[in-house]
Amino acid sequence: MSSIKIECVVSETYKIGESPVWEEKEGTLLFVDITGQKVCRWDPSTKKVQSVSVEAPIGSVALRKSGGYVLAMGNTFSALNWEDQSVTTLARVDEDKPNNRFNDGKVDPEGRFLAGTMSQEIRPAVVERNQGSLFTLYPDHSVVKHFDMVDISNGLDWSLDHKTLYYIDSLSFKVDALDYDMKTGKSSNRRTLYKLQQDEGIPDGMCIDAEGKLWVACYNGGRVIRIDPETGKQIQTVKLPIDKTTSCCFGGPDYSEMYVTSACDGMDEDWKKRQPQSGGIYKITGLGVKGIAPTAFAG
Ligand SMILES: O=C(O)[C@H](O)[C@@H](O)[C@H](O)[C@H](O)CO
Ligand SMILES: [Zn+2]
Repeated sequence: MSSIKIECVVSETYKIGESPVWEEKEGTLLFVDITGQKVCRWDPSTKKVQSVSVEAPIGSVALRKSGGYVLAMGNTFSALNWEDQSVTTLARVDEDKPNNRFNDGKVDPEGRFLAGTMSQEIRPAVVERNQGSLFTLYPDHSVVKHFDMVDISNGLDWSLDHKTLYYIDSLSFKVDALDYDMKTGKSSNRRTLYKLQQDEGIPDGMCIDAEGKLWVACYNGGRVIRIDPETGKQIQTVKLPIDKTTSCCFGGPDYSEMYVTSACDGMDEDWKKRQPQSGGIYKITGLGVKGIAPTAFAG
């Protein structure tokens, strides 16, 4: 087995770095700064980040087949034209809950964009409970709710056979599984797959690898953990030099690198002094497993 190397590749300190997505066409890493209200694109060849400021907290970004990106931003699903930086609203959710905002999201293997909501944080990981829901934006821009009563809607991904949706509501400290009907985009039969250990922190972003195992970024846990959905067991821990690891994705030319986003919101001066690179973007190499390419929103 090759040895694992961890490197901070973007040392800018984002407030809440999140939603990393590898964009193969450009050879770049896309991500957001949620409370910094930015969509960012890092180019490993120039080591430069380009960013677009948006008008609301932005929970997640995804690729879009017709060009540009799709956003889960404020209480809207929106489209971003990267060239002229214009944002167009595609649909609205939670209109009866003005304090809600979108959080994490991902495109399913058929090209639908799923993202969940939460009530705005009073401070990190403290929210009015049960205010969030999980939604799907279909390619025709219609929206369907999967379920509500969520605290902090977070990481999601699909099994390699596309029959299972993996889902995290952070404050449950669990990774759940649901049956997923790829024909209709409907989910059912939600159950617990893995409950985090106390020292693992709060489950946040998540991605699947090419062997069908899940990688979960653990907020305040300073790590990503690998879970085998077959057994419901944690099978690997990779620790990072910062506590507020928020999400992860595979990227690089052959998806053999893992990118991990992080946050610095809510850290006091002493904590920041000890971990000055909190909020940066990390690259892990030598994991010995690859990821799979992200799907683009079909609408
Ligand atoms: O990025 C997110 O998913 C939330 O918006 C963050 O604020 C934290 O990660 C969360 O508090 C920990 O679960
Ligand atoms: Zn998250």
